[in-house]
Amino acid sequence: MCENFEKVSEAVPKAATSNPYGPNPSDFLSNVGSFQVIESTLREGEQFANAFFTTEKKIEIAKALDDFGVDYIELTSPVASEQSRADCEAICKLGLKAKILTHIRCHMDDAKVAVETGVDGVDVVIGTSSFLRQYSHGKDMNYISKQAVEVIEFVKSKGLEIRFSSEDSFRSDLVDLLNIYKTVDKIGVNRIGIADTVGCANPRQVYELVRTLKSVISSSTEIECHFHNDTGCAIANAYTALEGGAKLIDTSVLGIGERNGITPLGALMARMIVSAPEYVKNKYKLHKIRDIENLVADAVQVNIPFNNPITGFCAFTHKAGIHAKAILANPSTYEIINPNDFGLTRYIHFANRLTGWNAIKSRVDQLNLHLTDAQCKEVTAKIKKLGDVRPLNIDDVDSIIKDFHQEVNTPAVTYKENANGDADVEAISLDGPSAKKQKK
Ligand SMILES: CC(=O)SCCNC(=O)CCNC(=O)[C@H](O)C(C)(C)COP(=O)(O)OP(=O)(O)OC[C@H]1O[C@@H](n2cnc3c(N)ncnc32)[C@H](O)[C@@H]1OP(=O)(O)O
Ligand SMILES: O=C(O)CCC(=O)C(=O)O
Ligand SMILES: [Mg+2]
Repeated sequence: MCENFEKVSEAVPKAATSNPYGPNPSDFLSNVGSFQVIESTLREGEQFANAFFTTEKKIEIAKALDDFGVDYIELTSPVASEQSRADCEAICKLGLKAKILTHIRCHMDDAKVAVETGVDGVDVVIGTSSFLRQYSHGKDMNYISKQAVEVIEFVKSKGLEIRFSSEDSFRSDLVDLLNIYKTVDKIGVNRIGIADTVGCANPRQVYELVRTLKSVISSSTEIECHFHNDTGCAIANAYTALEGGAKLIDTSVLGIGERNGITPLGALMARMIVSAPEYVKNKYKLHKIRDIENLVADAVQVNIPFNNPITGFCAFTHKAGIHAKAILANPSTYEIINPNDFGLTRYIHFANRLTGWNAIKSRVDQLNLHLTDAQCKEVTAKIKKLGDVRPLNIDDVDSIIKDFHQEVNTPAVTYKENANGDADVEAISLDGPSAKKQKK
């Protein structure tokens, strides 16, 4: 056993073993350190309730995603509307580094239009759960299988990449799934997709399904995953899919899509930079994420959520005194992600009653004032006292600090009466905030 363990350790790159949050070193199927992104803001994202993208906006978004470094950009089906087809063609002509895909039903009518648009590949989907077979397209597994083979062979004959996906995979019968995937794998596809269309899957189920699929498809066929966020598992599911051996994750900017959407691009980056820092930093222009999110948020008229990973307004704000002290000493104490990697900065919130003297001392330093530790503690008590009465802002705190500073730096003068009955200065001292009060 020891011998095997040593062999495993030797085969694992140093970077992977030195990061405790990185890929499990004994897991050779994991793609955590080599994942790819299929960015679907211009397909799934267009299905978001508020989305209406003009051609110009689609081009702007596609260019921004390309610049960011996504591997694929997925576009709405060209059969959705005349403008959808024209936009697809226009984006294909941009000559982006990212490969351009379009997303179609498993039907020859759609496939024939898709292959004429100039895309690099076609993503084909058909529902396999009993819900979708009964209430959506009404086809049985035999029909689906035949249809899939025809569409796949046609797309391949045009020299394009092809992906086949089962919609609602996690509510589909496992035997049906394995059979259809084995069928399409046998004729050859670049990727197979699994889709948690209703957001019902949990990370353990995802891991198990990916592992099972890995064991029945050829090693050259990659697994792509699409996770909806109805139960808040979209990011965790994406991560465990990669751990299980999936290679590609569908994302959209801010997670926009049907209902409450899918795995968000920015949040996936947050998850992955922790697990595979060098890979993520080298591959993606992380400092662009804020601009991309603002671009899309603006286009679909939403705000960036306050608790958004990375770009939420308080994502790198530290408030409670215990946190602030430790952060000032070493940011890694309470930060797993370095905001600088995303071109952002951290902020220490000191205008509140949970603040501590270390945070106040840091503010005093920022104001270029000089107070002893004891004085900082005294002024912190004043800030807490006011913070118990009402919310504070920075000006409140700065005023308290400045007043206190002035008070302790105002010389205390004591007087004595002279022969004429007038007051003469007896002594001047600078020994604390109560000094002024010594004046007789
Ligand atoms: C889970 C997902 O997000 S899948 C992607 C969803 N994307 C889209 O729907 C793209 C936008 N859609 C559209 O513009 C339209 O729905 C179109 C052009 C695709 C089809 O429009 P219509 O012909 O008017 O049909 P409608 O939208 O009412 O119903 C869907 C049709 O597709 C069929 N269908 C649904 N899924 C599939 C599938 N995966 N493969 C083949 N056919 C399918 C249904 O049977 C139904 O056809 P029918 O009316 O002949 O029974
Ligand atoms: O094509 C796919 O894999 C996913 C389609 C989709 O958007 C979904 O099932 O939610
Ligand atoms: Mg979807």
